[in-house]
Amino acid sequence: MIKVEEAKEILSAIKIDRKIKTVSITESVGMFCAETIYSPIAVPSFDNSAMDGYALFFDDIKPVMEISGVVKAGDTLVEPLKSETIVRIFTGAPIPVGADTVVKQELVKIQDRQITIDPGLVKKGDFVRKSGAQCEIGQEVVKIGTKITTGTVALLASLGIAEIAVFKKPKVGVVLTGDEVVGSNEKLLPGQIYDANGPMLHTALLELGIEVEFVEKVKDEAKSVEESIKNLVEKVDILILSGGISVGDFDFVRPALQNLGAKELFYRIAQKPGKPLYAGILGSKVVFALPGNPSSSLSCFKVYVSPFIMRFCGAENTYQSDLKFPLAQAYNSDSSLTLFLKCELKEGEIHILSGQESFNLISFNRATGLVEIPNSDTQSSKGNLYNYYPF
Ligand SMILES: Nc1nc2c(c(=O)[nH]1)N[C@H]1C(S)=C(S)[C@@H](COP(=O)(O)OP(=O)(O)OC[C@H]3O[C@@H](n4cnc5c(N)ncnc54)[C@H](O)[C@@H]3O)O[C@H]1N2
Ligand code: MOO
Repeated sequence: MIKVEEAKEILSAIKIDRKIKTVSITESVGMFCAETIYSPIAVPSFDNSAMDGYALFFDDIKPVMEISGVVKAGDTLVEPLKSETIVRIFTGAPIPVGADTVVKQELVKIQDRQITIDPGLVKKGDFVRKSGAQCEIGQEVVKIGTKITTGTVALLASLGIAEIAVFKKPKVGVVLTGDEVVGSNEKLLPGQIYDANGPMLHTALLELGIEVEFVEKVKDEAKSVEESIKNLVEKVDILILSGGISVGDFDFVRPALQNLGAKELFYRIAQKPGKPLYAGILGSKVVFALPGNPSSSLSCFKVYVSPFIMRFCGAENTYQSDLKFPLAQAYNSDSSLTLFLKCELKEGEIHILSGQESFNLISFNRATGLVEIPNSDTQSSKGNLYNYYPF
């Protein structure tokens, strides 16, 4: 049995051969940039007005000035400012050559073609957005490895960039074991249960922006499990199995992976829930076998699988959790294992929920995330800071 941190280190060390593709910026949100982007233009590319008002040459300012023209946003041919006059200007319009200051219209009075200003209220350079104030030509604007947000898309669009190179997301598929498990469209017979893990893992993957290749059910027979893994692993980069990974007579997943020649990275972690978690490499593909209990499965997914998928997508340091919050109440553990407890984060404090059994999904519904209590902390005081894994 290995420790939580060792398992994370092993998964962090797996070499990933990321592929790159070009996508339109509107399709790129949530992906990771596979190139460093330098601005092809200065933005703004011309000095322009930040307000609706009047443009003037500051040194010429007088209490009464004559309006000699109008410039609006979109005007491409703008006359230079005539000496000692003022020009009507609108937000986003180019500042005429010779002007250096904008007076917002709330500060002036207009009569015919003349305006009255209090020069004491105006400073040189007011409301002029200078060319290059956002970025200069050739300036680095997005680093390789950046997760693209709506804000990144806005920035790229402002530079006239329509397509970028991103890391391809992994193809992921899910295989469910458990002859007792039936779909919600079937009538529940005695001894059967509804499939929680299929929809749960499917949505957990969708939440990460992964299009799931398949969610397949396999019979609890050694040959069927082996055949399914052998065929389905070909279709994906990461294969996730649910159930059948413990030590029962019908737990065929680990022997099947051994028969297929998978390289086992680890099996069994000193944690609760999710002790019998398995990770291995089959050919060039990564295989996770999650314990069948739904909350063990989801806990393992959040702590180990999700960061691996994000690494595959191009994120860095995904196993370093920097989200820590204080416990709202003291907590005593009688376990020698690291605990991942369902909890609610309220007003910056972690409230550990009742109903921590690994089959209990009522507490999972209420939980906002998991809190990690290391095995060393048998008596945790109120206020102790612990890693928090949000849902
Ligand atoms: N003798 C031992 N028995 C068990 C140990 C052990 O160390 N020694 N470990 C226990 C722990 S901890 C866990 S967790 C489970 C993991 O077992 P498996 O991964 O083999 O999972 P199954 O036996 O197939 O299922 C466990 C449990 O979960 C239910 N299940 C399975 N699939 C689904 C699904 N898709 N939706 C909803 N529920 C599902 C299944 O009916 C079982 O109740 O092993 C313990 N045993
Ligand atoms: O450790 Mo298992 O994951 O609770 O039931």
